[in-house]
Amino acid sequence: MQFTEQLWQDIQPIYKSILEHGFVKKLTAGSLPSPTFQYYIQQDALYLVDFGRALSQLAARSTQPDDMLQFAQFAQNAILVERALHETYFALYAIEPQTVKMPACFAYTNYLLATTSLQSIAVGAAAVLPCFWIYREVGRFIYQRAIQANPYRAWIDTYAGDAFDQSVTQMLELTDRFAEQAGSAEREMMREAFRMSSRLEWYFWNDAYTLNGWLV
Ligand SMILES: Cc1ncc(C[n+]2csc(CCO)c2C)c(N)n1
Repeated sequence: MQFTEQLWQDIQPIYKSILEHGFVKKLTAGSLPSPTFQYYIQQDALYLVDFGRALSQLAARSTQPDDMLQFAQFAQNAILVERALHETYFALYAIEPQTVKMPACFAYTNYLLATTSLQSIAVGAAAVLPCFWIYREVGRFIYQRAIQANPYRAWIDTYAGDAFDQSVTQMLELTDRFAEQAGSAEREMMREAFRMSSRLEWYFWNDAYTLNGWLV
């Protein structure tokens, strides 16, 4: 079994909870209240900058030039592709940029930055993988069920598209190669990082769905 297949098996309960989450259900039905989507987009704009930073960190720390190029391209894409998507929605709903990270965004971005900075590149790669992989799977799940006139069509099409599919495949190949070169202790840390980021993906949607803020 490929290492990444094991990663996917590990997160089955988390992935199931994501597919069954009210945010995903309502996004699919096109009935997500606009304040909920606004909260999500505002937090995601903050998330993506740090996500690009985490990928740039992996690029800087790569020992192989090919890996460096790959991570740098992912970082560039995270900013460019996502910025286009965000601009669509910021304009469409007259959304004001937010500067304060809410709890899930705060936890997730700081986790990614700490992991890609302080752990091995293999563990850092496992930490950024759920962002790619879960979005592809959730994107496909929603795409198969969403009606054409869904107001979140641009979002859905981006994540169900071929261009995105390719980067997920590349990221999976990279992770499997790192895992082959890693010892068993490092592979365990990769599994843990993959699981933690997957959990934080759920929290990210849940914060938007509940419009969660800082309690104190
Ligand atoms: C919380 C959160 N997690 C994952 C993504 C998806 N995503 C962001 S950048 C990128 C890679 C290159 O485009 C992907 C897949 C998101 N938008 N927000």
